[in-house]
Parts: sequence; C-alpha cells; structure tokens
Amino acid sequence: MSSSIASRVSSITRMAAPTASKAVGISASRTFTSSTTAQNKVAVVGAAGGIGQPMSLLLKLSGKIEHLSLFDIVNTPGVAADIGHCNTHGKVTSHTGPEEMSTALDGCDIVVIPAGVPRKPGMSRDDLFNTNASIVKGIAEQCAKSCPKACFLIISNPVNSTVPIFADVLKSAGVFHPGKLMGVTTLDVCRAKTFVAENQGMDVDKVEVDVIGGHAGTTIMPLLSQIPGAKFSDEDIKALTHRIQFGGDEVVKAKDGAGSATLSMAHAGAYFAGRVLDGLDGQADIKECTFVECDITDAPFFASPCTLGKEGVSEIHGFKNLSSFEQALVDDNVDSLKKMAKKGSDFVKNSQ
Ligand SMILES: NC(=O)C1=CN([C@@H]2O[C@H](COP(=O)(O)OP(=O)(O)OC[C@H]3O[C@@H](n4cnc5c(N)ncnc54)[C@H](O)[C@@H]3O)[C@@H](O)[C@H]2O)C=CC1
Ligand SMILES: O=C([O-])CC(=O)C(=O)O
Repeated sequence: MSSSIASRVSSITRMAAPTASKAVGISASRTFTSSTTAQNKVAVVGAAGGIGQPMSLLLKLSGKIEHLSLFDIVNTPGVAADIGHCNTHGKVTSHTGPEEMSTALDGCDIVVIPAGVPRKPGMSRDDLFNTNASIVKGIAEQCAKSCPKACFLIISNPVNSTVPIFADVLKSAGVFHPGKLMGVTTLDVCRAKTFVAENQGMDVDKVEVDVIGGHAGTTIMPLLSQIPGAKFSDEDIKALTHRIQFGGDEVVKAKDGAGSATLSMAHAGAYFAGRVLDGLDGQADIKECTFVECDITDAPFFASPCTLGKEGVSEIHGFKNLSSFEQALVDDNVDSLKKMAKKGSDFVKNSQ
C-alpha cells in the first residue's frame, strides 16, 4: 500500500529563510551564543526536562542548527546557558513561561515537543492522557499562532492521542499541513535495531528495521520478516516483537519511579529532527518511520516509512508483504489506534 500526500502538501510553500534572530536584545529572552544570519530555527518545547536537556545538547552538537530556541515553563535559562557554551555552530536562546512562548516559536522551521509528564511503574502511556492532553493542546494553540508553517515533532505521550490532538487544534485554526505533523516513533526503531543486531550478531549500524502502527504496547509493530539478511525462529520473532513493543516498560521498571526513557529518547529525537532538517534542506532519499495522518488503514493516524522532503513528509510508503504474524498484529491493533485517536479528537471537541 502506498499513499502520496505530495499533492495535498504541494500548495504549502515553505517559509522563506527566516530573518536574523530578534532574540538579541530582548530582555525577556536570553541569547547565549551570538551568530550572524539565521538560516533555520528549531525550538524544543519542554527543553528543561529529562528528554529536553540531553536532546537539546545533541541538537546543538549536530552543528546543523543556526538558532536553537529552548522553551520550558521552568529552568530554561540554566539549560540554555550551559548548552550555549558548547563550541559548535549555531546560537541558543532561552525562553521561559507562557509570555515568552511566542518569541520562542516565532519563525521556527521545526518544533520538537517533549513537554509533559512521564510514566511511573504500573502506569500505561494512556494514564498520562489527563495531564498531557491539555499541555499538548495549549502548545498546539500557540504553535498555530506563532509558527503555523513549522514541522511539529510530537514526543509527548500518549503519542497515539497527542498527535490527533495537535492535528485537530491546527485544523480548527485552519493551518494544518498533514506532511508537517509527525509523531516521533524513532525510539521504537532504535530499540528494534539494537535488539535485532544483538539477536542476529549483526552490525547495529547496518541493521534496517521498519516499525509501523503507533507508539504504545502492541500498537508498536516491528516488521522483522523484512530485514535483509536476518533469519529468526518463530520463538525469536515473538520474543523480539514483545521486547520492542514493551521496551519503554523495561526502562520505566529499571528507573523504578524516576521516570521513563530520556537518554535513548534524546538520541532518537535529535536524530529524527536532524533527518527532518535534512529533508527541508533538500537532501534526497531521506526515509524514516513516523506517525502521520494517512489512509493506509482505517486508523486516521498510522506510522510507516515516509520520505521526508522540503515540506516535511512528501510520501507515505505504508507497508506490504507482511508475514501472517505481522498481518495479525495489524488486524488486532487498528481498532485500538482508532480509539486512541478518537479520544484525542473528543478531548479537543469537548474543551472548545
Ligand atoms: N515518543 C516517545 O518515544 C517517548 C515519549 N516520552 C514522553 O515524553 C514526555 C516527556 O518526558 P520526560 O522528559 O521524561 O519528562 P520530564 O518531566 O522530565 O520533562 C518534561 C518537561 O516538560 C515541561 N513542561 C510541562 N508543561 C509544559 C508546557 N506547557 N510547556 C513547555 N514545557 C512544559 C516540564 O517543565 C519538564 O521540564 C512524557 O510524556 C513521556 O512519556 C518519553 C520517552 C519516549
Ligand atoms: O515508556 C514510556 O512511557 C516512554 C516511552 O514512550 C518509551 O520509552 O517508549
């Protein structure tokens, strides 16, 4: 199955190169490394958190970002001052609290969002809905005003519901671009590559695994049958699939009340943002799995390999040639994905 959304996004013109940052000299916001003209601007919303801090560091170290704009409701100045001392390309600005949010977001090409509470042992990602739904809705409302043409990369859980929330807020504001809203499922791919490489004795740098579906429990569906050069027993397929699906729980349990995955997520988020940036910059053949609005199943949002281009997602590749094990997973999980998306949409509807 394949679905091109190029036509749907073709009318969206990517913003002209943003102008030089206005943050210098603004007393409410602070700039920590001065630079010349900004060519791109990336914001991290939730920058002072467990994911936000190391992810912002990795983004700064990438050297790909001219203006890294760090926003949180608390503690942003310290994080930005600290990261801003790294001698890599690009400037870092700090923005704290609702009154500084529009400056943080203004003119962004990409907004990466790890804002919200993490799980504790015994909780599901859906148990975070009551707190994180309103956080994500508020952020989406501000993004719709300040940077409607940006790509939005949603990390906050439950992704299967927070992405639909974000979409509905952008739709209400008339600024939704389907190719520019992506749920970040990269950590599932990172885990799949790591566990498969261990199991098969392969070089982890060379393993490619597509993970489709969503980002919660059994909605995470790794396509192990399609890995070039890999051979698994039926038991291995079941055990590996389960470990990839519940990798988040493994970390939550090991952290024993101190939160969920932060460091591996920082790596996954910075990597994915870098790939989106490469696509925006016009590099060819950038393909990553991500959770987007699409019609490849009955669920309104579904993760699958996507080509990233100058307008965000330019092609959704979907899936084909599934093993019977994988097809059964898809058949069993589309309903849950529909329900979780509806829960997000209902939340937006009922809070208007
Ligand atoms: N998509 C994925 O694969 C993964 C998602 N997550 C999710 O990411 C989220 C963040 O996790 P952690 O960083 O560990 O949590 P954390 O509690 O350490 O950090 C969250 C940060 O968000 C900030 N925040 C809260 N409300 C905000 C708002 N309205 N605007 C801006 N910032 C706000 C907090 O001040 C805090 O600094 C959680 O929902 C977690 O479940 C975590 C791991 C993987
Ligand atoms: O498990 C969690 O709550 C955090 C998460 O999404 C992950 O690690 O995949």
